[in-house]
Amino acid sequence: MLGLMSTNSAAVPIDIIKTALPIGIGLASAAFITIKMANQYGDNSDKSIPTARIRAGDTTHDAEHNEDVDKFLTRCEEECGPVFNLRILNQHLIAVSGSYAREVLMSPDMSFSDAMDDATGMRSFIESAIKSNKDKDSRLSHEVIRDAITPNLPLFTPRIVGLLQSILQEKVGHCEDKLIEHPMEVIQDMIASAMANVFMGPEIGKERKVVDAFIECTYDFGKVIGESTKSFWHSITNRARYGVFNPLQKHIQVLVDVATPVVLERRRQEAEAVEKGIEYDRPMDILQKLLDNVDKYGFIDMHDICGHILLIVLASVHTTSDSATNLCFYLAAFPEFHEPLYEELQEVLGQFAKEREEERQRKLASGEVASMEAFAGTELDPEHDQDISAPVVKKLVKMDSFVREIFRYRSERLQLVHMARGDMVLSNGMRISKGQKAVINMHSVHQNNSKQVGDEDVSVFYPWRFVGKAKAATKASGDYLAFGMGKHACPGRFLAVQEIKTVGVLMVSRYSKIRIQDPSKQKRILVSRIGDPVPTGLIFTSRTADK
Ligand code: HEM
Repeated sequence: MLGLMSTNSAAVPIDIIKTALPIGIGLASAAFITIKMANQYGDNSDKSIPTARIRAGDTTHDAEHNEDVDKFLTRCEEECGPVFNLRILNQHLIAVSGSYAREVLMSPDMSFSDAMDDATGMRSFIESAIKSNKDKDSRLSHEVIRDAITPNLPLFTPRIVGLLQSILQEKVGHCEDKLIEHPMEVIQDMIASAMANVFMGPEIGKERKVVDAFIECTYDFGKVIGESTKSFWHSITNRARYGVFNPLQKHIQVLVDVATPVVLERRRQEAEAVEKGIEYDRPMDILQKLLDNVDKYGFIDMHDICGHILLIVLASVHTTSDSATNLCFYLAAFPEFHEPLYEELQEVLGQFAKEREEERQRKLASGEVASMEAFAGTELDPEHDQDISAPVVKKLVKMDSFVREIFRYRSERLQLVHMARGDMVLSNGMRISKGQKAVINMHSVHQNNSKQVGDEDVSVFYPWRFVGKAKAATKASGDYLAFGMGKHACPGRFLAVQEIKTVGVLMVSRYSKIRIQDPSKQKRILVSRIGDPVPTGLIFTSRTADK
């Protein structure tokens, strides 16, 4: 297998392995990660941190939290201030609010991955899926996404849009009042196909079994982690058994089997190009990026490379599919915003078409291009005037604001549990001691009028809240924590938001109406969390009869 990869320099192992995969789980409904029976603070806990009052008749905060989480957290903050102890989900957690949330997310002493591992034993699961770079704080996934995906998004966009479009056409198509009972399945197919193309390249990504592996690996992972979260011993038993049985292995094998002949062919073409003294037209995908850096990253073989790719898949496919599906439900829940989003798209496409025509005329006038026909097949081919390109998606400020507002509005109120690797002292002097866990009080940021821009109350879903406010849906900052913050802020957010917005564009451009199958579920839809699918379908009606 080593023969598949170039070996032109000494291996320089780069640290890797972080929490790529558990991210989806990390954001899952809190109940999903009902962790240990008890997580004792011992004597080292900071006595100046107040414990939120437990309601008369209750023994923990769970019931009050589950009844009305916003009301519960408002009360806790009013009575205790921004930092307080909670007994919730069989855990002892320190809730950190407002600017203290930022301090925790930015601190090198606080680790999301350690908290996940403590709760689920998932690190051995990750480590048994790969052969190299088994360092718990490695940045390999982060680095690969940052260097190979984000800067190339404009190049990936036509491929992504093409796939999203064709699968939507195949699964929903042109229709009138067509019921899609499980919209998540359609969107998941769209997103997994796009990710498979970007990560593995078009030849490998088009294979159904590869797309299926991209979809199923998260479920298999969730099953293992989820099923074993009921007992005190689960993280210990997980640690022991993942080394022997790792459900990810079968998916990795699929990738290896499909990728191997393609990689051999790529190597052959590369060698041929070198022989002929011409430049090899390097495929643009993550697999190629990893193959080109085998020695730098110290990969062992194809299995190892595919294992690393699958770790990125675990962080990306389900999270993005869930958010894009929710966008469709929000379009259905707020039909009054459907047309303004469509009109914005028309306007931006019109502007681009006009600019392209002006550019063509300039080139014709200067004699640089001889005739209109000569633009065929070039960058300025009029055929592509209506394409949804990366610059077009970037210009859709209303769609961007709509996406950010969905993240703000529906974010899980307590999430991103971080565990202290060493004592961490907050700027108010309160100490989170080594081994203790802090949970981010998202409510204090996303549901706080003083932290959000605009005049509309935070309890209102107002999709244009961020228009003209320099608050992009990708901008991780103290007032928007959907993608975390600081060193570990999600590196895949640019790809994720690009895909989510594109799904939005396709929905408003192809369908004039999307309705909720069971309108009584509307309220439930708006607060549905990842890992907690909306229990109703969507009904689609196409814009025109002839599309
Ligand atoms: C809507 C979709 C997504 C959401 C909501 C999301 C959310 C998050 C959050 C909150 C974190 C930070 C966890 C922490 O504080 O340590 C994170 C980290 C991460 N995400 Fe995402 N993510 C999404 C999509 C993606 C995609 C598409 C990719 C890959 C292409 C990705 C790859 C990662 C990786 C590798 C990390 C770990 C980064 C590190 O620790 O340095 N995510 N994500």
